[in-house]
Amino acid sequence: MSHSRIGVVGAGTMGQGIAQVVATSGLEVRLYDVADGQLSRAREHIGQGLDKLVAKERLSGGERDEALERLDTTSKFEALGDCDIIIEAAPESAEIKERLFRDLGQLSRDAILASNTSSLSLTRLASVCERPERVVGMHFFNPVPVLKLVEVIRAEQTSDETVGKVEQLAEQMGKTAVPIADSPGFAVNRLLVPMINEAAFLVQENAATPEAIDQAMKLGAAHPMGPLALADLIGLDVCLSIMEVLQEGFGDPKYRPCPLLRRMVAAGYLGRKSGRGFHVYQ
Ligand SMILES: NC(=O)c1ccc[n+]([C@@H]2O[C@H](COP(=O)([O-])OP(=O)(O)OC[C@H]3O[C@@H](n4cnc5c(N)ncnc54)[C@H](O)[C@@H]3O)[C@@H](O)[C@H]2O)c1
Repeated sequence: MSHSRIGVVGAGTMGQGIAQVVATSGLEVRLYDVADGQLSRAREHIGQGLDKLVAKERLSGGERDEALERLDTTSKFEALGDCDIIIEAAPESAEIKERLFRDLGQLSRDAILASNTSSLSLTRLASVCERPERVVGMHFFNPVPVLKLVEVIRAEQTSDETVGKVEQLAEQMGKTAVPIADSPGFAVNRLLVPMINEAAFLVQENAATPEAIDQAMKLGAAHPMGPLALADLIGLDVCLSIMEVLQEGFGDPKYRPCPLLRRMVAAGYLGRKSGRGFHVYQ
């Protein structure tokens, strides 16, 4: 089955990547944001992303132009009314997302409503929405055009039909869907971020330097990037908030955030985006 039009809510880092991949998959995409300036930036960034693919000969010039024609940007919420699947990539705030899901549920009776949330409960989001069986998680990874995984998260209320449709969409987008229950951190973050946290404990205990830890995991575990370089890329604030979600969600002390990680975030050492994290960036 093919979907005729996909809506994307939020034209930030993730929304741009999702919209780009939807457009290059041959589907119409409508990208909505509350901020007009963000929409023009998104169009520019998506154009640059497509140009890179043309330079790498992964896309022809004609295919780039066609993809851009399939991309519509809007700051009118009502314009999402004719979308078959709407993927929400607004900021990670329960208040913002719950309001959006309530409004989206009223705007369209039939659309599937997917959230790209990294940490919020899909079951809770579905509960504020009319016909909650059509609410599901589609957790993409950054950068969306590069990383192949989509965690498909099933809320308690999600129907089999909804899961089937988003799995088909993921496949059409060239992604691999991995099903997972609605549980804190889902699969990837629950495995990855405690490892990063443990690496921070190693630094705190002066057991090894960040350089040594990263080199050890690259050479000894065949990781393409060491855990602390990865933490710097993700953002130490994001890593800390995921540890807090795990600690709160499971109530298990094994998920306690490393005090050094907390101190670094408090100091504004957030990783690449602030120029300094476990490593220093020029
Ligand atoms: N950045 C990542 O690496 C990453 C990875 C996976 C999942 N996520 C999740 O994706 C979501 C988006 O993250 P991001 O990094 O793209 O955020 P971002 O801050 O880059 O973008 C959010 C966008 O949403 C817009 N927005 C704010 N309120 C809105 C509203 N009410 N309606 C529509 N748009 C609104 C903002 O103007 C902004 O353009 C979050 O839930 C985040 O947890 C992020």
